[in-house]
Amino acid sequence: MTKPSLDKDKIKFLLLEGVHPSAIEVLRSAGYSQIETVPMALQGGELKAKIADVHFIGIRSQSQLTADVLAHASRLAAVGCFCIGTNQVDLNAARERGIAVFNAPYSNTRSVAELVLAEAILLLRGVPEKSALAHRGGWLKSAVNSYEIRGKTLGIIGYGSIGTQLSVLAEALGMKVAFYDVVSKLPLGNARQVAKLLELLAQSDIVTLHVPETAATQWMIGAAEIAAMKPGGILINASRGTVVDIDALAAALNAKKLLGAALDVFPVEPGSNKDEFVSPLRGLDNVILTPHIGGSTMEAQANIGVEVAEKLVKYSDNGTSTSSVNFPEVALPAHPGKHRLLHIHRNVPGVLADINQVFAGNGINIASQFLQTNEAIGYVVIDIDAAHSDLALTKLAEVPGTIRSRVLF
Ligand SMILES: NC(=O)c1ccc[n+]([C@@H]2O[C@H](COP(=O)([O-])OP(=O)(O)OC[C@H]3O[C@@H](n4cnc5c(N)ncnc54)[C@H](O)[C@@H]3O)[C@@H](O)[C@H]2O)c1
Ligand SMILES: O=C(O)CC[C@@H](O)C(=O)O
Repeated sequence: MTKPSLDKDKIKFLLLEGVHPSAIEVLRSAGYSQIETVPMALQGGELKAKIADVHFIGIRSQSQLTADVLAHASRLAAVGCFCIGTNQVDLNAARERGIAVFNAPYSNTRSVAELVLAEAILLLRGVPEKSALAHRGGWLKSAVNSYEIRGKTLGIIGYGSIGTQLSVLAEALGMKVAFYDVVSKLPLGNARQVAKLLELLAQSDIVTLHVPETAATQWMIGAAEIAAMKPGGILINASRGTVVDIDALAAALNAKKLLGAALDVFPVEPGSNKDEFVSPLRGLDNVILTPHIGGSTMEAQANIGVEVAEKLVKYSDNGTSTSSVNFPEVALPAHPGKHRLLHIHRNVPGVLADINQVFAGNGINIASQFLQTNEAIGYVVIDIDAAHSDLALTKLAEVPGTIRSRVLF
């Protein structure tokens, strides 16, 4: 697919799921005016129709950009995930279509860590249950099953950006921290890494999950893992809904094996605030249920809006793909007076030679060039004299292995 350059006022952005207005401010001040916003996720035919017409799409966690949906995105240059998780996008399908995907890997980590810590404190005091009873006219003044958080062991599964932040905050409150991660990690403070998941579960008073959604984390907490937890333990999941077997958790809570739980994410989540939330955990007073709002604070959303919009602007303005989650990272400084061409191709031997032959064979001088590859694709940015860009673009499209090529400016 070969594309000539587009004026900024023709480049269309679609922002779904109530992306924060800070993103619109960034896009407008960069000169982009065609920005459509939708407060919720779109699905099926509606999503396919909308995505077919835009050059950039911004989503959060609810819009499913599957291979089927992306097959309709013939103009799409990039996806901005205005969140941390990117599991809702088929990253390989996007890459094979030459669509770069960006996210905000750090902007809401503090918000999640604060929520988890608050939930741990409330659950250890039985507050959700006592509060629910009070709302129904009950009065449960009792210290039974109420504990201080000080001295308790917090077991963190997934010691990444959120897990480490939580580790520091928990130690500041006097907790002991243990963690399990598939990668060897430098423990912060006095935290210690535990080699086996079942060992961590057996040692922890509170277990909290901070892993991404992958094949390995799918249903990683099921009946056997819950059975390995301490009697009276607490389970918190603010990672992804596919990580915990909810039926097994409901059974353990009903059997009083666990003291309580807090869930922010679910295997099936309503697509909008108007849809019904259905779960076997509904009605259990010792369970805190929140609608996937771990990262939903004004601070985090405003920061995410700026961070991801800036990445989209840089990619659109000069082809910079730094920190893309599925693309080779290229950042070529602007070269005044030159035209910039982008070429995305399958990563097979000989493509760069063929590309350079286009220029050598047509007497076109390359002012600067930068190539990066990953296991599937190569991405090269080339600056040349303006006079030759139409010819170069036509010839570049004929290079075997080409996925996309276009003139940026
Ligand atoms: N509830 C929310 O609103 C919310 C907000 C932000 C992030 N999240 C979710 O939290 C997840 C974690 O976020 P993060 O920023 O800390 O990610 P991160 O990538 O910084 O850390 C994830 C950690 O999990 C580890 N890990 C991966 N697979 C594992 C496995 N099978 N077993 C044990 N450890 C494993 C990784 O090595 C890494 O250390 C995100 O992927 C996202 O899905 C949810
Ligand atoms: O804002 C969202 O919809 C998702 C937030 C969170 O799950 C993330 O991955 O950052």
